[in-house]
Amino acid sequence: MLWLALALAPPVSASTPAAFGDLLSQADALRSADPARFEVLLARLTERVHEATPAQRELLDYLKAYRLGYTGRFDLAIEAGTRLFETSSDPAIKVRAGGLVVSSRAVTREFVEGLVFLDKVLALVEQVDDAEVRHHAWAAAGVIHNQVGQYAQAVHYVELLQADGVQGRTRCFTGVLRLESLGFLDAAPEDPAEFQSVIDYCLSQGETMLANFGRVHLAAKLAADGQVPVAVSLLESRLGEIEATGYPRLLGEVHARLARLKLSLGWREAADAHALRAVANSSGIANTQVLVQAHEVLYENALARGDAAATLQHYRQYAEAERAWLDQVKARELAYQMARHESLQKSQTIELLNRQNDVLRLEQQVAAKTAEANRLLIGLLALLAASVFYWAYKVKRMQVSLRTMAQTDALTGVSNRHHFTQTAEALLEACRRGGADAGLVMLDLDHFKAINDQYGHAAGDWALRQVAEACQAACPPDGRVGRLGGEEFALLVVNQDLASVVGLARECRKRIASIDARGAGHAFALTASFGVAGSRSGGHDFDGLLARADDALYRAKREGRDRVCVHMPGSHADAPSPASR
Ligand SMILES: Nc1nc2c(ncn2[C@@H]2O[C@H](COP(=O)(O)OP(=O)(O)OP(=O)(O)O)[C@@H](O)[C@H]2O)c(=O)[nH]1
Repeated sequence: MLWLALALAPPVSASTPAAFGDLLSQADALRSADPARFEVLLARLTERVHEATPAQRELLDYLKAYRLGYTGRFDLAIEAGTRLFETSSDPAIKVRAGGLVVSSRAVTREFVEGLVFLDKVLALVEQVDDAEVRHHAWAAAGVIHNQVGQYAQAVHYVELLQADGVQGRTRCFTGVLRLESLGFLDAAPEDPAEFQSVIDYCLSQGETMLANFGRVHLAAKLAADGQVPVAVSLLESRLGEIEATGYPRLLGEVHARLARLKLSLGWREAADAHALRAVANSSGIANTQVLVQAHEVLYENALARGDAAATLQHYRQYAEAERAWLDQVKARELAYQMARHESLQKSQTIELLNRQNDVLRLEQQVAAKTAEANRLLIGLLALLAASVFYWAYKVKRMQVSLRTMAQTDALTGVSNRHHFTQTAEALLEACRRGGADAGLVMLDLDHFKAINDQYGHAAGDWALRQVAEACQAACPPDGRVGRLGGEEFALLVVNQDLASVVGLARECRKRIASIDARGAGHAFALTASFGVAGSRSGGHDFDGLLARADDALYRAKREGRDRVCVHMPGSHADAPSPASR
């Protein structure tokens, strides 16, 4: 019955127009129904393998692996199926190849490997669109669980198949598998009609052998319900047909069942005959329950006959078969537990790795967020610093501009009186400390009122700017020019003797006298009177120096204007000094 499960593997449609694809589809479709034709097609396909697309080549590989299993070379089928499972990227091919491996492992009783592989196959099932391929995986799961005595699990997979609307051979096979598994669970369906519908469906699909397995389970149910004669006649009516199949497992099952049924009816000789047939058919099948049942019947009959030697012999065989069967039950249970343990370990390892991955991912996210926050913080700080610098710069500029405004005469751009006084005092103090000479030139425009009156204030302003400019141009770099008020200016000169300061005053006088008012559209002449005082005659005190220069200036005015007068000690309590141009 096991290898029949492999035959359930569904055909997969090979969608290529080429003849190769058609042949491949044919081979796939009839691989279990017509093994001889399948062999022929497989040989032809192998010759023309160069025509195959990669997908077709994989399908051909699968069919070859299937053929290995079909012809009993399970180790090779497992090897080929495993290779295909590992290399293919097509979930449908993977599931088919994996199903083949699982079913073959069930046949070779490598249950641990089969169950572990089954987990890999089942993990792919949801990716498969083809329902038949999916059914194949579930059917393989049902078979191997039935084989390891996990009947509830087997029933679970069968019911999955039924809920998914399984049809054809798979529906027949899994229907029988369910009856068998429920029988082992002592949970056989109450209604014999349920057995009959499985049998009828299998017959409608031409699955006579499976229908007869169904009848064996129905017979067991009838016997349990006390209808032993009905059960016997059910099996006997099909005995010829069953014998004709020559399938030892089915024959063993049927004869063992008939032996037990007939013994319960007291038909000892017939029971013996069936038991012997059951033993004969089970000779190649180790550790089966059929042998236990058959030897039990033989032993009970020998005991009833009072044949001590035969009783002993059959009892020994019965005990041996039962021990072997129980050993197998234990071995299967152990295999199942080992497989579950291995799967659990794998899934725990995967879970652990997933957790580690989660932690790593979270760490990366945290690092990324921290970096982002740092970037943001740096950006904010940079912005803050920039705005602090900007405002500091603005404030500084404003301070500078306010200070300049406070120190500068708005009309002429030279120092105003207050600033000039401060600067001059500082410079004079430095000269005094350094023992250097300094001098002060004061100048006042001549008859300026007349210019204002005659040409207007704008012309007067223009004239004042020209005068300031002329004085600035003549003043040495370490000197200072200031507007003392109205049309009165002053120049402070440091580190120079009186003669140089007088020279500077004369230079200024010349420059002012040469200002050409026609540039401003007027025709007036500009002159100024100058008073000069030096530090050597009266000290470095600014007020004293200013008073002395003013005194000389007053004298220049008095003496006719447009001239330079130097303060001489003695004039204005000091002696008068000569005027000069
Ligand atoms: N345009 C203009 N005129 C000014 C300014 N400051 C003072 N003045 C004028 O300067 C003139 C000074 O006149 P006065 O003090 O009589 O002196 P002056 O006419 O130059 O005569 P002397 O100094 O004696 O030669 C006045 O008419 C003031 O109004 C100014 O900023 N702009």
